[in-house]
Amino acid sequence: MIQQIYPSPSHEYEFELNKDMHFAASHYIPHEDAGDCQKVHGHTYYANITIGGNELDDSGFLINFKHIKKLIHKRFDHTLLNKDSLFSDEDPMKFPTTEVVAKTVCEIIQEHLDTLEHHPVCLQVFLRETPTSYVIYRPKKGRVS
Ligand SMILES: Nc1nc2c(c(=O)[nH]1)N=C([C@H](O)[C@H](O)COP(=O)(O)OP(=O)(O)OP(=O)(O)O)CN2
Ligand SMILES: [Zn+2]
Repeated sequence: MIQQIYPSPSHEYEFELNKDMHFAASHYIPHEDAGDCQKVHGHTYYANITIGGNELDDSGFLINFKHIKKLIHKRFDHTLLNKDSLFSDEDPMKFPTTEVVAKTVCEIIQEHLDTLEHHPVCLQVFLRETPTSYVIYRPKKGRVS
């Protein structure tokens, strides 16, 4: 939920940046345990992305807030997640569950951060799928991307 207070990851970076965004997407979970969620249905996902670092770029940014939004919103907004090449109906680790979508968001952002000389790091993705359900993904230290 936008403007909510989120749990913080522990870290020792001097700067911590947070970006909230939302996107509308549909999905289905291709497993019998998912019950009704095996049928295509939609959500407004609310994501909070946390990035840390010790150095800023030439603009004085850890990363431009707009770039974070673009990476995720442009890719997933108004899409059927199951059709995205990052997800699969065959491998449970690639079903578009809240857990896997949160991890995937973190990986997309880290892939971009890895191209920057000042080495910011995606520390946490908080992803709310419904008013009552959310997941927090934190990559293991030393194993970002
Ligand atoms: N661990 C997970 N469990 C479920 C996921 C998931 O991604 N990870 N997904 C679903 C469904 O896709 C569904 O969209 C969300 O289910 P749920 O939270 O049960 O939604 P409700 O609005 O029905 O929940 P209430 O308890 O009635 O508020 C299911 N499980
Ligand atoms: Zn769902």
